[in-house]
Amino acid sequence: MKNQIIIATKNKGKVREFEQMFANDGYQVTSLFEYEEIPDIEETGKTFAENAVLKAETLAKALNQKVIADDSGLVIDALDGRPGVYSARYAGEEKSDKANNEKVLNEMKDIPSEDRTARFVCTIAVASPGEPTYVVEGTCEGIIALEPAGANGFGYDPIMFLPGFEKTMAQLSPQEKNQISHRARALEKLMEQWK
Ligand SMILES: O=c1[nH]c(=O)c2ncn([C@@H]3O[C@H](COP(=O)(O)OP(=O)(O)OP(=O)(O)O)[C@@H](O)[C@H]3O)c2[nH]1
Ligand SMILES: [Mg+2]
Repeated sequence: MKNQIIIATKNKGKVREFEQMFANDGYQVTSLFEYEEIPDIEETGKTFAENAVLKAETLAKALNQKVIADDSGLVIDALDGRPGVYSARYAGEEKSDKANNEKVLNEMKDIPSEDRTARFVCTIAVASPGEPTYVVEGTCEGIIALEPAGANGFGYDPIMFLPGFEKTMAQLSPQEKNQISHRARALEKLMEQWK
């Protein structure tokens, strides 16, 4: 039987990427979509780490099992770090990727290319009953594009331009994204500590 890994997320894009990345290590991914009875976990933290810990510890306690959680987002220098921890709900609680991207592009419309620097941050927390929770983090640097391009990935991927590839994150194949993304880098660190 494959090892199971439970992820405290309701984000289909994250689930897909974790499934692809964990498949290499022989893990089978389970998410909150398989635990409909668990109520939504409110993200009250001010940092990615606080929210990741909150999500991981809440689910670990509810299931009495080891779980991981991912809190992630886009940090834009010209916007003083916004959308940051509010990335999912930046344009409203309905969590629309399209509306979020439009809001960012609108706020950035007068910002010149050299000042459009940004990074994706992914913080993963691991919580197990009776053990200390730990946290790892990965980042991926880029530039906010002038308009969306590409159909892969999720979230802000269409407006995150990666100078090294001359493409947006949404123009990368899933395999390419999973080699260089903030989530891939966080997962690499996680695997070094995994027990
Ligand atoms: O273009 C992107 N490529 C990515 O790889 C990526 N990773 C995160 N994000 C954005 O940041 C929010 C996370 O917020 P978040 O960590 O609270 O997750 P979420 O609320 O969507 O699901 P959950 O895991 O909390 O259930 C997401 O919704 C996205 O808007 C990304 N955007
Ligand atoms: Mg969330």
